[in-house]
Amino acid sequence: MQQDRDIIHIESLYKSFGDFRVLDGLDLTLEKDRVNIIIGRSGGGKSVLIKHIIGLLKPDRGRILVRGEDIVPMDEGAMARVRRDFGMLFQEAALFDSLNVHENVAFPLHEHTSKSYSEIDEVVQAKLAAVGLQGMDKKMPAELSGGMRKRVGLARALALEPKIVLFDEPTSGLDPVMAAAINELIQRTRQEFGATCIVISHDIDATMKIADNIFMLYEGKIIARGSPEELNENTDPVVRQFIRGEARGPIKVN
Ligand SMILES: Nc1ncnc2c1ncn2[C@@H]1O[C@H](COP(=O)(O)OP(=O)(O)OP(=O)(O)O)[C@@H](O)[C@H]1O
Repeated sequence: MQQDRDIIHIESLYKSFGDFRVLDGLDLTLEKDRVNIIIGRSGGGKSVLIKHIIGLLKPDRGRILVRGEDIVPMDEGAMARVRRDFGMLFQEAALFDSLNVHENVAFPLHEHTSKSYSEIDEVVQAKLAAVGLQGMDKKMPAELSGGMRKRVGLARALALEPKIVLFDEPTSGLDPVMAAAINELIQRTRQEFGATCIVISHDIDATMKIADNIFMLYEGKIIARGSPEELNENTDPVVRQFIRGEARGPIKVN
């Protein structure tokens, strides 16, 4: 493993729920300072994979190295330390409904740092400005649109300046303009904050525009990886069908 370049390195990962095998000897290497996008069918195991990367699930077998350290044998205390490197934008943004925008973004700073209130305010203002939400401090989550909620979620995910930001279907349920704004923010997250981005996406067009590296998960394994150009030229019928969004082909609709 090239520790300087590879931020996540997964070897032979297996995970079953009962008799149902979701991950089937999956290998995956994610490079630092890149927008890495994982694509694959609904129910194919993308969220299960992400949960392994942040230690919310333990595999049946396999190794998961985060910045060179195997997290599989780690206990919760050690895992909490590793998780400090991660920011996470969940599908539904997962804001605290009883806290306003400022309080939501400030939350991890109160939890994990000894910064003063004024230092925290400075960080919150900077992150809200970065996601285009200046002056929205006092709004409650219920008053915000889906896209604004996602942006607050991203501001909160960036609050602790994580090295890795995970985005679980960041544009689902958004109109095309808002989706484009979020996609631009993902690219800026890498460029301006120097964070490695790991994105789960169903949006092939956007993936082709913003990814540095694309990984296709299918039947428990990564069956294709490469730049958007490389994926476009991939001749595997499964990959072609998925990328082109065709109903007919080896992938069966069930
Ligand atoms: N804790 C669990 N217990 C049992 N089965 C689970 C559990 N978590 C996930 N699964 C199953 O594992 C499979 C993969 O789920 P996962 O949520 O990772 O899919 P996904 O690729 O993220 O799908 P989507 O794109 O629709 O979000 C599904 O069949 C799901 O029902």
